[in-house]
Amino acid sequence: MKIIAPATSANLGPGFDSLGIALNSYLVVEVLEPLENWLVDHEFGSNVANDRNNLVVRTALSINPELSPRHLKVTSTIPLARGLGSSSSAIVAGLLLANELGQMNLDQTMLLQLATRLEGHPDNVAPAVLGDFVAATYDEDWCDALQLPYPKLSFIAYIPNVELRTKESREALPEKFAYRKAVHGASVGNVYVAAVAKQDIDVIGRMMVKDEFHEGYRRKLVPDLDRIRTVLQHTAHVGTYLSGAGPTVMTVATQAQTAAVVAALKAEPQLDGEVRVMSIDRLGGRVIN
Ligand SMILES: Nc1ncnc2c1ncn2[C@@H]1O[C@H](COP(=O)(O)OP(=O)(O)O)[C@@H](O)[C@H]1O
Ligand SMILES: N[C@@H](CCOP(=O)(O)O)C(=O)O
Repeated sequence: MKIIAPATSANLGPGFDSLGIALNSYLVVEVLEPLENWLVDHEFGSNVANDRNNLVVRTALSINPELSPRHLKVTSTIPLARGLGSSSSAIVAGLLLANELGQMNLDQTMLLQLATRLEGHPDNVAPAVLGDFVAATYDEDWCDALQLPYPKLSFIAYIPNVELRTKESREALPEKFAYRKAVHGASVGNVYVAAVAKQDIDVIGRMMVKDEFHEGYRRKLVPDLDRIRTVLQHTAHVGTYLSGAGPTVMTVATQAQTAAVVAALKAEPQLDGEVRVMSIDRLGGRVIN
């Protein structure tokens, strides 16, 4: 049995802690033979546990402590702590693992509730469970999440060589926020979602760069956001935003615009990270028997 969970890009500009999309890099968990103790083969290095403390196993045991230990093989093309939802992919994979091994019959709604409670915000886990674009809200008790088909666009990730833990990036955010700014920020997010529903790429692009809630406060942690907006000033594209908590900077483009955006990013000497062209994963977390 294999469990697959996609990468996710959260916020999408103005949708802090609410909007996210599933993308085609994947965490794959292969479930192998029963063992005395949990063993997780992975290539993340010694900072990531390979026993019952591994996030995938810890998540599974948190909802089903009776699970019998297994040998797991984890492979992943989702870089850790880069703003592409690696922790959410591990949480969703762990829940699917417990659901399968423990025959728990949890449906997507329950998986979504459990995943959101564990991650603390729904914008990565919701698309990791459901696939595609998701608008979600969480009130510490229940998560409502609705999926919409996002227009078929490229997601061009600039992935820096450095990690930025989501926890650290959230510490840069303010405790309080001016009422008028909040009203404007919410209206931008509302129009963004309406533009997705209408498949209006022009409005999606204009709303994508009008975030009020987080990018301004994180600017000092992620100088590449402003740098890339400057680099792409004269290259046609839909919009650029900070992916999740960063440091990945995401540029959205039509298929026809993609090659020129990639070339412009690769030509900038200060951008020595990876440029990865990603597409939308429409399916979300899944199990292959
Ligand atoms: N597949 C995995 N297995 C175990 N731990 C993981 C896995 N993926 C992510 N993690 C844990 O989550 C941390 C990254 O989470 P976070 O800071 O939220 O960044 P991201 O934006 O990648 O989700 C990693 O440093 C690691 O501790
Ligand atoms: N809304 C969250 C999203 C974090 O996403 P991640 O991929 O960086 O974990 C935030 O912006 O803090």
